[in-house]
Amino acid sequence: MTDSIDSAIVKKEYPRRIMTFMRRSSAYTASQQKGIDDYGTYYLLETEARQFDQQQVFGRHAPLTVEIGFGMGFSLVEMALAAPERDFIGIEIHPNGLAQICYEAGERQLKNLRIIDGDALLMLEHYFTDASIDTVQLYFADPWPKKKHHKRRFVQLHHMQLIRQKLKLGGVFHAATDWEHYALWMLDILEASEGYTNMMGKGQFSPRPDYRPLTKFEMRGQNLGHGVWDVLFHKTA
Ligand SMILES: C[S@@+](CC[C@H](N)C(=O)[O-])C[C@H]1O[C@@H](n2cnc3c(N)ncnc32)[C@H](O)[C@@H]1O
Repeated sequence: MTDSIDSAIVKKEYPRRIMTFMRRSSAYTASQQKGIDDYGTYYLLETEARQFDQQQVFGRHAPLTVEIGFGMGFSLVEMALAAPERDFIGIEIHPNGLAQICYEAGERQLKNLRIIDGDALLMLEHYFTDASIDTVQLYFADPWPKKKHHKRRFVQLHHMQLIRQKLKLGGVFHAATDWEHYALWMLDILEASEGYTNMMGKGQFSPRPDYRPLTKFEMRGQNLGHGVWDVLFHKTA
C-alpha cells in the first residue's frame, strides 16, 4: 500500500448504491438530436427484463469489450472502427454523451457497437451474464479528488470483484487516468484484489497500449506536462 493512500478507505467495503457519477445534462446539439432520432433505436440496448445475448444483438460471437463511462464516446467509436473483429458496448448515464455517440456511430454506420443508458454497476450486475466479457475498460473516470469523496471512485475492491465475475478467465481490466492519486489508488486496489494479476508485473503501470486512442484532452494534458497512467490487469482465477 502506498503511503499516499489511506488504507482504511481502500479496505472499507462501501455499500453498493453510492453513485460514482454526478447527473448532468444540457440541451441537445443538432447532431445529438439527430443521433437520438435517427440512430437511437439501433444503438441503444433494451436492458429491462432481459440479459445480454451477443448472438441476438450482434449476430455473432466475437471478443467483447465493455467501456464504462465513455463520455462523448469519440474514443470508443474510434476503437470500434479500428477493430471490426471485436464487439463493443459502452455504458454511460450522461444523456448528451449517449446522444453524441449515437450520432458518431450512426454517421459511420458502425455495426460492432451498442450502448447502454444506465449505471454501469447495475448493468454489470443484472444485464451481463457471468464470464461473458473479454475486456472491461475505464478511461479517465471521475477522480473524485477530495478525500471525503474517495468512496465514489469507480475502482473499489467490491466493484473489482463484480467485474471479475463478469470477465472471462484471461479477460482484461484496463483503466487510464491523468490523476496521480487515483492511479496509485487503482494500482493498490487491483494488486489487493483476488483473482487479478498485473500484466506488467507487480507494482507497474503500463505504457499506453496502441489500441487506446490518444484523446485531444490527453494530448493537451501531455503538452502541459501532465502525466497519464494506464493499468492493465487480467483475470487469472
Ligand atoms: C470524466 S468522464 C470521462 C469520459 C471519457 N471516458 C473520456 O475519457 O473522455 C467520466 C464519465 O463516466 C461516467 N460515469 C461515471 N460513473 C458511471 C457509472 N457508474 N455508470 C455509467 N457511467 C458512469 C460519467 O457520466 C462521465 O461521463
